[in-house]
Amino acid sequence: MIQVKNLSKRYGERIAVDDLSFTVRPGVVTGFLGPNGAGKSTTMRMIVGLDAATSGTVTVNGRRYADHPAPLRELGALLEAKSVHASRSAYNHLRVIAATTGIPKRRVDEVIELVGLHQVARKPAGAFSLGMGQRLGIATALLGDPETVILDEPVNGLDPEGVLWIRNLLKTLAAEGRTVFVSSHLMSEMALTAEHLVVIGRGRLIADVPIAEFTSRACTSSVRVRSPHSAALSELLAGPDVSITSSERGVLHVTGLSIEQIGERAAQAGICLYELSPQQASLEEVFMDLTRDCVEYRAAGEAATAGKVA
Ligand SMILES: Nc1ncnc2c1ncn2[C@@H]1O[C@H](COP(=O)(O)OP(=O)(O)OP(=O)(O)O)[C@@H](O)[C@H]1O
Repeated sequence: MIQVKNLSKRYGERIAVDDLSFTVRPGVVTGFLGPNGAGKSTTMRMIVGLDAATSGTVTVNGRRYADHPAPLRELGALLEAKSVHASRSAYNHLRVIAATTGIPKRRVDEVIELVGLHQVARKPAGAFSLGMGQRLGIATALLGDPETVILDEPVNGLDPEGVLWIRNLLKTLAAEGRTVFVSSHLMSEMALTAEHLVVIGRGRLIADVPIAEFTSRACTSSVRVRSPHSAALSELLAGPDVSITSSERGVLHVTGLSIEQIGERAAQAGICLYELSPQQASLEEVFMDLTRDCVEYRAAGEAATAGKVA
């Protein structure tokens, strides 16, 4: 379990993380989502003590990470900064870490097998592809058989097979009862992997919700109605729980009434309809709506697609 309480990080004038509080629980994959520059990596570095918090606290399984007698058994991390000797083999890289942290040699073989690097484990890690490097990073994170795992953008730059592999691995680790915390700037990726979401923007908490809640927000659908008598139709459909907007001539977007209700009322009033179609927001659109004001880097004229920062 990871508990973040009123955590803040300031770099000079810039506030990277701003009074953030949330808890990451065991047994489910928790996605840590936010646009580029939202403060995800900074938060993750503070979890493992690589960055000192300006204020607030963060504990891993009840204690500060550095205060655990065997930290690698508590938490394994894949962070963005790579620290593998280019000339050292994957096997030797893992052996050195295991030897200096009291982890048995057989665990090195186990994690190499687990991440599928057995065929290249004796080759220099400097020649590894991005995907192989990510697998080695994950092997390193899992070396201590930790209760808690954090991974910063693990699918970045991976091919579809690698992405699928990581998704399944994370779900398996969570099903084993571990705490799994994984960052991404892609809602679509998190929708396929996580059961719970912590969303931040400009260092602040925006949402801490089960993924199902996001999905239900996406399901709040509207109905697009096209009619040559849209003004009369709008008057006819108006009501206390009905919202009607119009973005183009002759087209209404109606929420609060079903397709059937709109069709029947129009028919009773003799109003001709050219189109009556359900509209559903995608998860990506819900995420973009939530983070619209928090996107740090945006090209001129890109306001309409703010949040789409992949
Ligand atoms: N060492 C540093 N010195 C100064 N500013 C920093 C430093 N590290 C991060 N920042 C700033 O803090 C903010 C948060 O950065 P961070 O890397 O944590 O965001 P992120 O959500 O992980 O984004 P990304 O997905 O782009 O990595 C950004 O504005 C970044 O420029």
